[in-house]
Amino acid sequence: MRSLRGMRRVLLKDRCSIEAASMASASEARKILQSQESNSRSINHPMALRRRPRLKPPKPARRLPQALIIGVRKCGTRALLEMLYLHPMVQKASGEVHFFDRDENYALGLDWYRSKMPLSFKGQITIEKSPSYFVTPEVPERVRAMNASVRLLLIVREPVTRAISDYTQLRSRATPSVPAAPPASHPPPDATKPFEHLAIAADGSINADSDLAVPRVSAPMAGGVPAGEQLLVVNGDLLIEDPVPQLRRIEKFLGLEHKIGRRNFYFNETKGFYCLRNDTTDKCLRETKGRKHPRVDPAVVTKLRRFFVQHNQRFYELVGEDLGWPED
Ligand SMILES: Nc1ncnc2c1ncn2[C@@H]1O[C@H](COP(=O)(O)OS(=O)(=O)O)[C@@H](OP(=O)(O)O)[C@H]1O
Repeated sequence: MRSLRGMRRVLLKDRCSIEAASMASASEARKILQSQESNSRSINHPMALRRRPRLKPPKPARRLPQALIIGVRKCGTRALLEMLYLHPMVQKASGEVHFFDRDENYALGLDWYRSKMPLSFKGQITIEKSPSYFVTPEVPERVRAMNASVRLLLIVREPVTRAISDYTQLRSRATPSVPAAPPASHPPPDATKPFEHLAIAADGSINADSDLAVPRVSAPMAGGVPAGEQLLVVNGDLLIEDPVPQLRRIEKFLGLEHKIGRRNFYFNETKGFYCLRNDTTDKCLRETKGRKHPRVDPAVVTKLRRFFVQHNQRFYELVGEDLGWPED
């Protein structure tokens, strides 16, 4: 009989190796399956942990997503996707595909979109995240045309913290000598200036033109997608604080068995965030996730929070849930 290492070598060559994988030990099988995904991304295998050598192995295929994380930018979209991927019945698209929001991608059609999806087994849920889906007016209609009952996950965060997070990202990319190249229609704020100067105009009013001060109106909301069966609002602040209860809600919403638990997380003091682990993964998110925010004048924070009150109220009404964001 072949040794495990020998078998692994054979399996790595053989793309149709699930049957053989089920003969290896559980953790070995998971590693083997991981090494198979064509763009070297891992693939969850719902049966990898069972030994059923006599069953005909299921065939993985690329499938259109059954769930989308549609935004909001800087609210924890990546963390949410990676956390859901801890579930054995979830597969994730590796990058942001930008199918529904970019005309040039949308023009390539659903076969192109499918080709960007990971391999999945029947019964697994494929999830893609592109935060700009939330702010692009064409998106709701396009998503509906693909699948009118696709599940939508919308992760949100207290708006002033979200704005500071967005600013921190812009600032990390901007330098005084090389300003970021502005796109023709909507130049980004000049993040070499302090946050306070971008959010508050010279006359003391809120700079409502700034993306930082006012996240643009939610396209899916404006399109009338009601929260409930098809749309779940995820509280990004709570996901940072204590991911498991939030994930439990999401598992239920997606019709998944409850599998993600406390054993899948440990708090990393240096990073200041939870890191993730399961049989095949042990990782923290990259350093671009969880950046240190600059200090912002508390008076400006208060002013912005007051400004957001009525917008938050309207949002709570739309989604049927009070997120309890501070009012000053
Ligand atoms: N576990 C864990 N580890 C690291 N970071 C975490 C985690 N959970 C949530 N977050 C928060 O995710 C914020 C980045 O949000 P996004 O991934 O949506 O950003 S992006 O729009 O895709 O650029 C990022 O924002 P910043 O803190 O401002 O960097 C984090 O606060």
